[in-house]
Amino acid sequence: MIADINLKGRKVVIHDMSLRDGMHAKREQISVEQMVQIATALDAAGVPYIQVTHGAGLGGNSLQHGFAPHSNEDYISAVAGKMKQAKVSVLLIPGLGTMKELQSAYDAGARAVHVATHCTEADTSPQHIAFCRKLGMDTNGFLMMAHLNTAEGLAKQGKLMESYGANTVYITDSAGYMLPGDVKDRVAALRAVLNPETEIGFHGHHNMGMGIANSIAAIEAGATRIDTSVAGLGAGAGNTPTEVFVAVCERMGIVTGCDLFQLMDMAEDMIVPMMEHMVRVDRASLTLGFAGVYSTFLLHAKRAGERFGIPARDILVELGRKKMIGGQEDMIVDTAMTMAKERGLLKEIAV
Ligand SMILES: C[C@H](O)CC(=O)C(=O)O
Ligand SMILES: [Mn+2]
Repeated sequence: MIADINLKGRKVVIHDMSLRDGMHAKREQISVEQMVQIATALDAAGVPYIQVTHGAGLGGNSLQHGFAPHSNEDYISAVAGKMKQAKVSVLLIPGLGTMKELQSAYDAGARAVHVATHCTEADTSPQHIAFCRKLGMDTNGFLMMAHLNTAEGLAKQGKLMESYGANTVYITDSAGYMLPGDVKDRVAALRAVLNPETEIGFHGHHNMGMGIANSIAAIEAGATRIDTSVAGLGAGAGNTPTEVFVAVCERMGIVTGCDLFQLMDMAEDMIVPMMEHMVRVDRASLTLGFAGVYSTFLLHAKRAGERFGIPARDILVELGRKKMIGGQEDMIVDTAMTMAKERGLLKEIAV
């Protein structure tokens, strides 16, 4: 039982995702003014790291991933210029974003980075991780869709990222599939092999309602960094909600350094009013968690479902069965089209 675990006095670093993972939930449509307003409030509430990028990170602006109204550099420089204590961070998926984009994000004011790879592909990240470390950035290796690798497999991948220069390695539950035991096993396996000074992070999605419980399980197994979003603004049913996480930490005596009431007010007065749909556990986002599907696929599957007359849930179950991963967004349309054909619906639809 979580309430019995004694984590009193443990220090945890919160890395807020509202302005990066939250971009997915907003179809990449957050203005520079909104970013500055939200980041300023997070900074005032004591949140130490604020991620500010297109949902798919540096290089994310594309037909596949959608176009934001501003460049990543515009967002980063506008926000970084206003921060009193928080560091601005970015996400980079090697190949989607390049070294050139890392340099320009750094020049615009980014001082921390999640270098993200699929959970079996850490070896696509050495030059990016090494470059970020050379720039002096807080460099986090970010192993996505971590439920698709074993604890031992993730330990090997994490060790690779550490050897490239990552100062933190993340277990990333991109599908919101994991249960607390899954998280504990994976974090513990990493803790057993990484150097003592290398930190471990956990990035959760709330699709099975497990965002808080999984984050606490991660801390119990040795994680010191937790990704969260205010009011959960993020892909799928959202990320671990920052204000709820901070409230639970306060009750457990875990030290975050963040102001709970300011975060609660932000959630209620700033973030919920800007949601285009309620970011919550509903039948489609729950299916993401249940079937182990990348949370970012949610809105793509809904759109493909409307286009081909197939319930989004059916498409998501099929994507889970096929073990589709980030970067395979085009397969969502392909899958929906195939299902429509199999169901005799395609001839009635203009493709
Ligand atoms: C690019 C993805 O949205 C990264 C992420 O937040 C995840 O895998 O979860
Ligand atoms: Mn995420």
